[in-house]
Amino acid sequence: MTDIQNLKREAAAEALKFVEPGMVLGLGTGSTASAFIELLAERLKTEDLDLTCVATSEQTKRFAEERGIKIADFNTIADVDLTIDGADEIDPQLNLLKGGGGALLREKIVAFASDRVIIIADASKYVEQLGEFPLPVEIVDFGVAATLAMIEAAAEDAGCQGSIALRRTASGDTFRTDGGHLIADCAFGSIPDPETLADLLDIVPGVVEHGLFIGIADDVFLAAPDGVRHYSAATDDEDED
Ligand SMILES: O=C(CO)[C@H](O)[C@H](O)COP(=O)(O)O
Repeated sequence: MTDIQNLKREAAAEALKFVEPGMVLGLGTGSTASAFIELLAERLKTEDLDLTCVATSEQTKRFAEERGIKIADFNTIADVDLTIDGADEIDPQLNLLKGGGGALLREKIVAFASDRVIIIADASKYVEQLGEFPLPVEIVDFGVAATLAMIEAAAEDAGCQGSIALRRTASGDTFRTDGGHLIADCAFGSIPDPETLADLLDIVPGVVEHGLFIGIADDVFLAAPDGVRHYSAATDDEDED
């Protein structure tokens, strides 16, 4: 296992401590969320936790089911006790930039339905200002040129500039989310006011969802070579685990 994979696993192990019997548990998407799912699957071999698990993507559903974790139909579940997910960037206010894997819409629905959201990552994801990672914005096909122009205008109003490109797969095809939508990756370099940008993107008609998760994370576990740091939105404190 590489160093970075080890760090992801250490952050995931901290989050695993919060999983309690009988919970409805949201499973995030990405390599760090996958590290958590692997640890959860190991724990479930020796403990009957009677969990109801929901997945934030088809990829996560497959990954979990391959490891023996049953995934419930989220269309029949209104409340989630706890969701564990990764992030592409995390700022000091615990605002997140997510959607590198293209799962931002389902991730945000599950996160909003959750009583508690724990974000796990290696420490390289912690940034002073969001935006170096291109911001994913999920959009519909209809009027795509107009929607891209409106996103650009909204971004300018929020003090952001940069190139916006529709995401493609490695083989050059148009990338499609689980919901069948497109992703516009917005390479702004920096997002000086994430809240304002989020508010402006929320009202662009062709935008389904964007990857700014403002005020959603309750806890963040960041794994560094010298230990796992815990940030809590409740106390705004950092402690070393
Ligand atoms: O938002 C996400 C997927 O849409 C992921 O949480 C994010 O991309 C982080 O992934 P990784 O843990 O592989 O770095």
